[in-house]
Amino acid sequence: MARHLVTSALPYINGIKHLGNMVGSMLPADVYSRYLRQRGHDVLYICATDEHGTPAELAAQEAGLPVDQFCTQAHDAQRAVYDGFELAFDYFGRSSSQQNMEITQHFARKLNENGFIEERAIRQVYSPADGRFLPDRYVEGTCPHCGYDKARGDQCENCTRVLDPTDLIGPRSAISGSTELEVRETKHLFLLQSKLQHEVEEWIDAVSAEWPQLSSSIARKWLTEGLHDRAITRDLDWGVPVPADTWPELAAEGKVFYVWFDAPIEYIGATKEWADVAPDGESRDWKSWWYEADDDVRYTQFMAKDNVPFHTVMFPATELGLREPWKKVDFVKGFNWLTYYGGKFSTSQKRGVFTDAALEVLPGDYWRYFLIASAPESDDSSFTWEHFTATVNKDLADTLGNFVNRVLSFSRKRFGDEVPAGHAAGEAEAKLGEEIARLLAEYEEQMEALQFRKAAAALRALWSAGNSYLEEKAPWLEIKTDPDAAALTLRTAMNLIHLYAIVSEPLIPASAAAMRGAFALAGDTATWVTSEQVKALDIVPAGTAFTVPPVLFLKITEEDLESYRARFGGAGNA
Ligand SMILES: Nc1ncnc2c1ncn2[C@@H]1O[C@H](COP(=O)(O)OP(=O)(O)OP(=O)(O)O)[C@@H](O)[C@H]1O
Ligand SMILES: [Zn+2]
Repeated sequence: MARHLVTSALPYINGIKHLGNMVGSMLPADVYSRYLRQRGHDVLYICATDEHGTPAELAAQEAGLPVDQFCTQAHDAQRAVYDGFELAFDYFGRSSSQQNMEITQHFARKLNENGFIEERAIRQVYSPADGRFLPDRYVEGTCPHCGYDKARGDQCENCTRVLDPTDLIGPRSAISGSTELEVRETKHLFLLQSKLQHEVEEWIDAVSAEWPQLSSSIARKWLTEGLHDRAITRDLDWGVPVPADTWPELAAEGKVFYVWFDAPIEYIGATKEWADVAPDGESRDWKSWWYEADDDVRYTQFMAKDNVPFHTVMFPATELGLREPWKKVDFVKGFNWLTYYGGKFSTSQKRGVFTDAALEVLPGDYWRYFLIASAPESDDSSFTWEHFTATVNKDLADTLGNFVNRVLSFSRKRFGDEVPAGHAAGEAEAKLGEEIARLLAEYEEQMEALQFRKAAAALRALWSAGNSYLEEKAPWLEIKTDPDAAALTLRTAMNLIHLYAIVSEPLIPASAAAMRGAFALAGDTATWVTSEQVKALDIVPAGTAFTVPPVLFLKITEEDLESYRARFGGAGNA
């Protein structure tokens, strides 16, 4: 048994997430955590909403709510959707928590003591009409390089050049449109990442050998471009305050830490939140997961490629600068993009399928399976309703669901409500056992390697093997000449259903519970199966009472498909 710490990139608070966010961070983390728990490991899966920053303030303004109230509501709304997706977080916290504030302030003080923070005066755009300093991306204007007239103050989307807001020609506020902008001098804290470049490089060399290429190549690219000192504070009302004991002047001016500084620290903050809400009698030692935990805890992070630099380079730089033994990541699982018909999912343009709407259409398991089976691992992958429909109908309805229903209904009709006995297992069952054991080993190997598409393919192959066995034995024919032969086939198939219930749980937990619940098996607490059990296929003995669960997966019809296309926009919308 090992201790596994798992985190997924924090979903930002400003709205309900889309399917891209789901498959690029939380869902694979949940699948992996469930798998590890089933294999008997001690797992802590932590996530939280990322609540600070200007977009949260603006979203609150739009909703007509104070920002803290807005965040509470938005957190609860996201949480409800994640419950619908059966994301089994050990804790789902909030980056605006007291715990995160304390740890963030502690980190800043330590970095300061160690000479990695410096106060610098910078010139920043202030908008009197908005009554605030404008973060770079909220200043718009014409790009001095290519003339694009909607360039943002941090970058020109058209020519991709990195910009400073003061580079823009004819700058205006992206919030109010006001062009009466002033440049004011204001003091901020800078994290001297340039001083940590060498240490980060050494750390990456030591740790990244087994990372997916996507993660390590992004990290290397950032290091090659060089780590720059970055401002880690902002003039905002909403954020972790700069501690007054260390920076009285900045604290008095109301400066807060910039969201990219406090967000990754919330992985630790949320772990403390988890410990602080321990029920009576349960002790939760948050620090043992994070402090002096290098030899004892394996830490895996999940995120899509835009978040990789923060997790592989910038947050490790922060941690290295602390000169305290905080746990650093061991494995960074990075994802490419899920696209919607080849185009971008967009929260701001409400383009694509959002997680709340997805659950209105079909239950979580349908989405979980589809998203994992087509996860954007080696490349971007495209969501289309046509692909989704084909996958659900073929794999879930025809291959798995139909098998379960057919076997249980037929057996009940012919042999009643208990698993029938029949002949002893013969050659076909021995061959099946070998095949299942081989496929299960493949599934385990892909899960351990965090190769989610391949793991889903191995699971699908396990389901298919059951169908092939059933077709070959054809109990509906056997019953006519040798009922004991049909009974053996059905008993073996029912053992497959029970095995599917166990091994499919990481991907489709609700359906797995329904399959397992079909059998009244005393003391059925097994979380995984040994290869001996697989080969014998006899965990469910003759005489076990069973019920036929409702149809596990409904097929998506042509009319359903039409209605989804009409509701969400299909190819024509791309
Ligand atoms: N299309 C996508 N495919 C895969 N992962 C994505 C996609 N879009 C965002 N992510 C990931 O989702 C996680 C949560 O992202 P976050 O809430 O910060 O939204 P975001 O990155 O601003 O995305 P968007 O603006 O599209 O909502 C991050 O790990 C991010 O990398
Ligand atoms: Zn440009």
